[in-house]
Amino acid sequence: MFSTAARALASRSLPRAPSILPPSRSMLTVSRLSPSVAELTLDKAPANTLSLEMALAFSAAVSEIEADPSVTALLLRSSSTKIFSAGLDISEMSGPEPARLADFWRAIQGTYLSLYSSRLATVACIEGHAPAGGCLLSLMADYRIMTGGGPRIGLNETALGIAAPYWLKDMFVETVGRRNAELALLKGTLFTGEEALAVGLVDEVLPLEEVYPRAKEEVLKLARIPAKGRAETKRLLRGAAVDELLAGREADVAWFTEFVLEEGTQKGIKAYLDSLKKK
Ligand SMILES: CCCCCCCCCCCC/C=C/CC(=O)SCCNC(=O)CCNC(=O)[C@H](O)C(C)(C)COP(=O)(O)OP(=O)(O)OC[C@H]1O[C@@H](n2cnc3c(N)ncnc32)[C@H](O)[C@@H]1OP(=O)(O)O
Repeated sequence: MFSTAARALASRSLPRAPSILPPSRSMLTVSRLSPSVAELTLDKAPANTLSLEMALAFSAAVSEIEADPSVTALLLRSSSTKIFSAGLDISEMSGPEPARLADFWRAIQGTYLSLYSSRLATVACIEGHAPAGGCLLSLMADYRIMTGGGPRIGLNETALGIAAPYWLKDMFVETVGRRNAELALLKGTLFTGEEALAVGLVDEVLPLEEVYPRAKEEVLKLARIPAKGRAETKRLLRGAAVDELLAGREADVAWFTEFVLEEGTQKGIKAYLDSLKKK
């Protein structure tokens, strides 16, 4: 996180309702690749979706890793080579209890605040599909390495009849540039690794068996860059976006909950969830 003040502000706004379960660590594993490099593995079968508990566990894990001053870099990966993450858990938005829905969105904001503003050098190892929130999770890292050929990555929200909020959309625009973003977001394009590389959405594309070894090599290399200069450079690049969300966090929660609770949105969500289950 960028500053003590920003960290305090972020944690003050995290869900504190008694109904919220403590973050479960069984959906994630944290290990060490070297004394200064941590590895965070998403391990929530079948699709590593971001439920409320998963999102809370994720930001808690990132914050804990960050709190260890000996750690300078983080590799993010999935325990599945088929799915990096299928994005937000759509069942959280189907017939939701309003207070839990608001806490869910605060927790999703928390994933962004913890990883996008992390002082650590971060690499996403994307071996499988990364649609929607899965793509956004990878965009919060500093460097992305993806499998070529099969898996898809991108923001398909428009194709689902929804829109990504400004703070997530902005990361995409920052990464691929205005025109590429307009073309992709308006159609809801899901890219192959090769297509994603061509627009700058990922940094390298490799055959599956080479993705993880290369991601490890890269994160170990990034860990050797002087930590202070890198963290400050990252703050200069990303601080304004993070501060904007921190300042408008509850207004964003209100936008999200209002949109999701609308009758028409609920119909769309239910139909989409059913179509996923019937596949
Ligand atoms: C209109 C609906 C949208 C609702 C959102 C409204 C809110 C609006 C506010 C703005 C929010 C903006 C941000 C949104 C970001 C998001 O992340 S929204 C989520 C979008 N995600 C997707 O569209 C991905 C859907 N999944 C897939 O396309 C495929 O699962 C896959 C390509 C990733 C993998 O395919 P495959 O290997 O064939 O696995 P499946 O059999 O499809 O899936 C296994 C299993 O997981 C369940 N599942 C998959 N994704 C989700 C998910 N996102 N949420 C909940 N559950 C999911 C799937 O149903 C299967 O379950 P069963 O085994 O059948 O029980």
